[in-house]
Formats: sequence, C-alpha cells, structure tokens
Amino acid sequence: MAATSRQAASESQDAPVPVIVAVDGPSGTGKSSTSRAVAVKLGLSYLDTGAQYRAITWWMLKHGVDVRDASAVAAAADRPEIVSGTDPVDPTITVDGADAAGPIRTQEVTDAVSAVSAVPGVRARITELQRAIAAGAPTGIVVEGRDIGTTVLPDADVKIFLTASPEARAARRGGELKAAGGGQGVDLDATREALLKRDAADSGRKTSPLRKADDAVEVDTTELALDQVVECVVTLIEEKRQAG
Ligand SMILES: Nc1ncnc2c1ncn2[C@@H]1O[C@H](COP(=O)(O)OP(=O)(O)O)[C@@H](O)[C@H]1O
Ligand SMILES: Nc1ccn([C@H]2C[C@H](O)[C@@H](COP(=O)(O)OP(=O)(O)O)O2)c(=O)n1
Repeated sequence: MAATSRQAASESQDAPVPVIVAVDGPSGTGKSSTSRAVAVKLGLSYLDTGAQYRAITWWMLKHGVDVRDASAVAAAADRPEIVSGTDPVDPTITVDGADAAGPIRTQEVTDAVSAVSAVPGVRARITELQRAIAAGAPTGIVVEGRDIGTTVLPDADVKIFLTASPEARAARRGGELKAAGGGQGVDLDATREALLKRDAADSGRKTSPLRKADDAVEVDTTELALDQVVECVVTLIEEKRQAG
C-alpha cells in the first residue's frame, strides 16, 4: 500500500500508522540481528529476505537444477512455495511446507545463493512476495536484505544501510562458524575472502545489485556494539514517526 493510503486507512481507526523500515548492507554487518531486535522493541513484523533467496536456492539444489544455468533457474523460479513467518521473536521459513531454517544455512547453499539471486526471474518472484508481506504487516515491518531501499520498497519510511570493515565482519562470521563447529578453529582470512567474493557478486549483478539508496542513512557498525546499533535505528524510526 502507498504511504498515503496506509496513513488514511489507519487514521480512520485511530491506529498508529504502520511504519516500513528497510535495512540493507553486505554480509556480516548486523542486518539480521539489528532488524530483529528493532522489530521486537517496536512491535513490528520482521522479514529476512536473504532467507528467501537461500530457500529458493536450496530448492534448486534439491531438485537438481544447475544453478550456473540462468535459464534453467528462471524456468523453475515459480515452482517452490516459499512462506516466511514474520514474528521477530521466532522468524520461520518453509519451502513446500517443509521447515527450511536449517538447510538454507549450509555452505552449499551459501556458495550458490549469489548465482541464483542474480537471475531476474527469481528476483521478480521474490520481490512480489516481499511487497505483499510488507503491505500486510499490521503495525509495520523491518525488512532486511540487499535491495530493499532501492528496489523492493523504495517508498520505505526509514532506510538504513549498514556497513562494517571486512575484518570485523569476518570476525563476526568466524565466531558463528566456530560456535556451529563446536569451538573448532576458523580460518579468518578465508572467511574474509569468501565474504568479499559474495559482496562483489551481489554488488556486480545487473538486476537490483547491493547498493545504498540515495536517501538511506549509513551506519558503520565496525566499532559499535549490537545494542548501540539497535538504539541508533530505533531513534531514527522514532524521529521519523514524530516528524509525521
Ligand atoms: N554491532 C555488532 N557487534 C558485534 N557483533 C555483531 C554486531 N552486529 C551483529 N553482530 C554479530 O555478527 C554476526 C552476523 O550478524 P548478522 O546480523 O547475521 O549480519 P547480517 O545479517 O548482516 O549478515 C552475528 O553473530 C551477530 O551476533
Ligand atoms: N534482498 C536480498 C537479500 C539477499 N540476497 C542474496 C545475496 C546474498 O548473498 C544472499 C544471502 O543473503 P543473507 O542475507 O542470508 O546473507 P548473509 O549470509 O546473512 O550475509 O541472498 C539478495 O540478492 N537480495
């Protein structure tokens, strides 16, 4: 729904105007952690769009579609049924009715997701889904990804672009990998290189690349603790709400 019709609809019931927040940025900058915490604090819905691209990628791999063959991927793009649960306390994702939260985080999916998400037919389908979810969020929503402020929700009320140094991002991802691997050592140089390679693919694709929207507020999280980033985003949203 456009901002004005959303406003009119909710003013008629004296309900607060739903707020749409777009959070974009490269991998490991804190998009998911920040967006979830902000949504919990403000009573908003939450959508992890990366999980949707991972879900469609998982489906392609599972069904033997060659992820390097863009036309094969495009031909299958409408087949999986992807459903996102938007409660920030317990976000969910299913593919054809099966819980996909675990399988979408495998290295195989991570290695293939940039190729699948570069296919225009995949982006068109997922973008439509994302817009429908955002329009249906009763109090508003925090949507995080790569192209939310530029393409999916260009009229979002608040746009944030998170950044952090490659070293900080690799250290954060390394911490996650170490925890997942039962405390085993992680090669931080290799983690950093893999992040930079994915950034380059996501920023270099033709269709809605990873890019800061001109009207987004950039927040460098390198030296900030997560709760400082959350506070900063909450303040920006509250300022916007007070301004009208
Ligand atoms: N400001 C921060 N300082 C330190 N660690 C952070 C910060 N923000 C997020 N993290 C941690 O970094 C990791 C990646 O964060 P995540 O939110 O998944 O990033 P993204 O969604 O951008 O890939 C998580 O383990 C998270 O707890
Ligand atoms: N809005 C989006 C969100 C994610 N993608 C693609 C590009 C990303 O490398 C993958 C995975 O996204 P995800 O947010 O899960 O990535 P992280 O591993 O958390 O950094 O999906 C996208 O193309 N557009």
